[in-house]
Amino acid sequence: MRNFGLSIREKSIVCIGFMGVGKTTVGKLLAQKLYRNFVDIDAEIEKEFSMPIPLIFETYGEKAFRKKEKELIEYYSHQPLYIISVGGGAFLQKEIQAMCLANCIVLFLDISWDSWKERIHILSGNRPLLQGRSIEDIKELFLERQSIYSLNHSKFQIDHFEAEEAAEYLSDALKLSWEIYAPQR
Ligand SMILES: Nc1ncnc2c1ncn2[C@@H]1O[C@H](COP(=O)(O)OP(=O)(O)O)[C@@H](O)[C@H]1O
Ligand SMILES: O=C(O)C1=C[C@@H](OP(=O)(O)O)[C@@H](O)[C@H](O)C1
Ligand SMILES: [Mg+2]
Repeated sequence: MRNFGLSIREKSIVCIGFMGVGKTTVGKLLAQKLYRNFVDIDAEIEKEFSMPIPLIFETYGEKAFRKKEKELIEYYSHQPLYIISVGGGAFLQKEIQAMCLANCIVLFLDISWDSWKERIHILSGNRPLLQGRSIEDIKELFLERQSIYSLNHSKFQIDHFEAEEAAEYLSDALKLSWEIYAPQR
């Protein structure tokens, strides 16, 4: 189903940002607050391949992972009223950037490098792109990736928030923008 004519209130919301900033966790909470459907693209990819992401990379390669990532985002970006959490590498593909920016509201969830490195111990296990890399290499990747995340409709700095607070912050900001741009009265 194409979403021609969707109003700003109906458009799906896409959460982008570097691995570990909280797209999956905060996205799910945001969906509850806004009474929307939630989809995590990585979880859908795992379902399609019936295996966890590190095994997909190992067995089929990153290219196959990216192909499935694009197919799924193409589908969900045309659905109304979703909160869509994508993987941190999704915006490497120009077609994905274009689809999301044209059809959805794209939110960049950001945290500083100093905050991010505090989280590394909980992240590296199931993120193949972090495995076997030095902290300096990861910092380089973190900085390099900022340019793709700069393609967004709104950026939220969520360093100092618990996940629940971050979701509240996003939800309040979205409701306010809907009131300004598409008041219901
Ligand atoms: N606001 C937050 N504060 C502290 N830890 C968080 C926060 N948001 C997420 N986390 C934790 O960081 C890890 C990565 O979160 P996740 O939602 O999977 O990030 P992403 O989807 O961006 O890779 C998880 O263990 C999660 O519990
Ligand atoms: O940044 C990336 O290239 C990736 C990020 C991961 O998602 P999260 O950003 O949710 O960790 C996952 O899609 C995969 O490991 C590749
Ligand atoms: Mg995630």
